[in-house]
Amino acid sequence: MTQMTLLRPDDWHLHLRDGDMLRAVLPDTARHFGRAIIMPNLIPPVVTQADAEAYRARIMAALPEGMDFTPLMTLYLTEQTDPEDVAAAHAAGLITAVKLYPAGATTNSASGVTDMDKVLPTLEKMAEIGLPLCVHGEVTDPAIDIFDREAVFINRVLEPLRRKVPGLRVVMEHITTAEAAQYVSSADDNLAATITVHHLMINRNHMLVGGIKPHYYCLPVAKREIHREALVSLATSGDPHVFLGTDSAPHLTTDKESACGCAGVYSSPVALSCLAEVFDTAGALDKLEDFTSVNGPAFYGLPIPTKTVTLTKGDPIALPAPLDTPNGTVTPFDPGVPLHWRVS
Ligand SMILES: NC(=O)N[C@@H](CC(=O)O)C(=O)O
Ligand SMILES: [Zn+2]
Ligand SMILES: [Zn+2]
Repeated sequence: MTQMTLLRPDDWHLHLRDGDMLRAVLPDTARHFGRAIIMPNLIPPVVTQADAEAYRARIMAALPEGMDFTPLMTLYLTEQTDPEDVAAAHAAGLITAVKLYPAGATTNSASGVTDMDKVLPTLEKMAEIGLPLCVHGEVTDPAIDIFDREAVFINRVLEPLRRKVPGLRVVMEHITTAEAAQYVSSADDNLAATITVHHLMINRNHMLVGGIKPHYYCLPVAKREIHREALVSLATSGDPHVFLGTDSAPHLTTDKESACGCAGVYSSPVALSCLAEVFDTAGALDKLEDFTSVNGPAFYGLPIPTKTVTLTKGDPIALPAPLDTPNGTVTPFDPGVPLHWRVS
């Protein structure tokens, strides 16, 4: 196959940031994606209905004229979150999900949750109204090795939570392990998972062998090759509980290439070319559209896209140049292998 047309993809996990960065990165998403779940981990975070309304207006104001893109807003769950504010934001059609960050687990998660019991009233309300919870699934216990934090989270936090709040719909964001792949593929229809582009393409060797590659550093951190293989098997299986969330997370190049480098991979500009390469290599191009465009809206109860994008296979494409912002550049994801599919 040298050409394929897909229903226009959506991105079910995206960081757009704010201000100059928002204006710089938004076109890279809006060019290829119809909708995206917008992560609320700004400084300060998007906590209330009013915050989400204002943030959505800033995104729409930053969208270049003529581009067609719908941001799907989320609220950042804190121990002070008011269940009624969440319910009102949902009833108003403003939010599509609520995001759980264990406090300290990742970038801008300091206002997240330390004691799950404190957020139970909100979670119970969400179960009642059918509003999904998106989860950064890693424990923060310093005694747990960083490579084990996702697998431990499933047993210590996620499984007990799903037993305690049975109707709660949960999306395990950016899964990175065979354990998570196994957990989601054996669960009921209230559980789903997103997988990033970079976790389908790199393992921890790519990040650490032959010199440390800060642009491959993200959270959850890339794992062993056997885990990457489990993710590719799941993504290319057509399992309806699994869909694309790029977790494209721009940081300035200088903040990544640093003695204490930020976590996050900026993958939006190359996401579709990368995915086509992964699915092509796996002999599963026929499953790509389910992953990018069908399974996500089905889980969230949103309409399947009507527009399309066409990808064409040919000579390797040139990688995008670093993106300019008024404060410096952002370095796009380079998977380190030739990419043969271009979006036309
Ligand atoms: N994935 C990351 O490494 N970073 C994300 C936060 C997140 O999604 O955990 C960011 O906001 O930079
Ligand atoms: Zn995360
Ligand atoms: Zn993220």
